[in-house]
Amino acid sequence: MSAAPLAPPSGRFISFEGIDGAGKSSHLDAVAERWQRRGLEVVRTREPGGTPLAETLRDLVLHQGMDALTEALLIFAARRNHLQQCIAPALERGAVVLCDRFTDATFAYQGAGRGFDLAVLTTLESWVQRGPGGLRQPDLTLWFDLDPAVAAQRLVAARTPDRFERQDEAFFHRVRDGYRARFEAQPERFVRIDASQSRDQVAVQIAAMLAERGW
Ligand SMILES: Nc1ncnc2c1ncn2[C@@H]1O[C@H](COP(=O)(O)OP(=O)(O)O)[C@@H](O)[C@H]1O
Ligand SMILES: Cc1cn([C@H]2C[C@H](O)[C@@H](COP(=O)(O)OP(=O)(O)O)O2)c(=O)[nH]c1=O
Repeated sequence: MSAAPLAPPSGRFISFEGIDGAGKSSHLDAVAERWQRRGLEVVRTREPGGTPLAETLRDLVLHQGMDALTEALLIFAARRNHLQQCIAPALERGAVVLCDRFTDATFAYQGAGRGFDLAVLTTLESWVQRGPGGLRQPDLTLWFDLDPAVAAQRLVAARTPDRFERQDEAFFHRVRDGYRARFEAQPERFVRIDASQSRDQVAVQIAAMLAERGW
């Protein structure tokens, strides 16, 4: 007996996560359109980025050399502006926010990938995401889990690599482990998507998971 349909995801914050090439961007539009067809306002955004200031910081982070602390501080500075200027106002007016990456990526890339101090990242997370109702986190995170070797094959012809996409496969194995650690620490917030399947099969996984929530 399926559960009664839950309220639509109005005012919900949903993030897509996974290593480069896992297939996040390939499915974001379809999920946004699923809710727009039902008359919901959907704010589709990304990190680093989402506001003019945060997009400027994104360009620096993706293309300028810097040490791990500088990188983490710029990413969280972008996040603060993105939360205040874009995400929080959208959620307050009842829109669905669909974000391509959020803080899980920081723990995966800067924490696990670069070996940056997780305690410092946790402190920055608490400062930047503190809101009236406590820590502002996504209500649901779809983790597109994929073997880095498969992701690398997909990216070979896809696009000019940025600073992160130029990292070696061992880096992306650490990033994948970093995502798994966040998934295991917060199982109630995450859904793992098997991103190794075909594009259509991944779309079926996503639709089934959302239907189960009545979304
Ligand atoms: N399930 C899939 N199987 C094979 N190739 C895929 C699949 N999903 C996406 N791709 C391809 O892999 C590349 C990366 O996909 P993309 O959605 O940009 O990943 P991400 O946004 O996670 O970096 C693109 O060329 C895309 O066409
Ligand atoms: C949000 C975030 C992204 N990143 C990295 C992951 C990605 O390689 C890169 C963002 O690029 P990405 O999201 O893959 O966009 P595009 O599809 O245009 O390449 O930034 C971090 O290292 N830390 C973070 O906190």
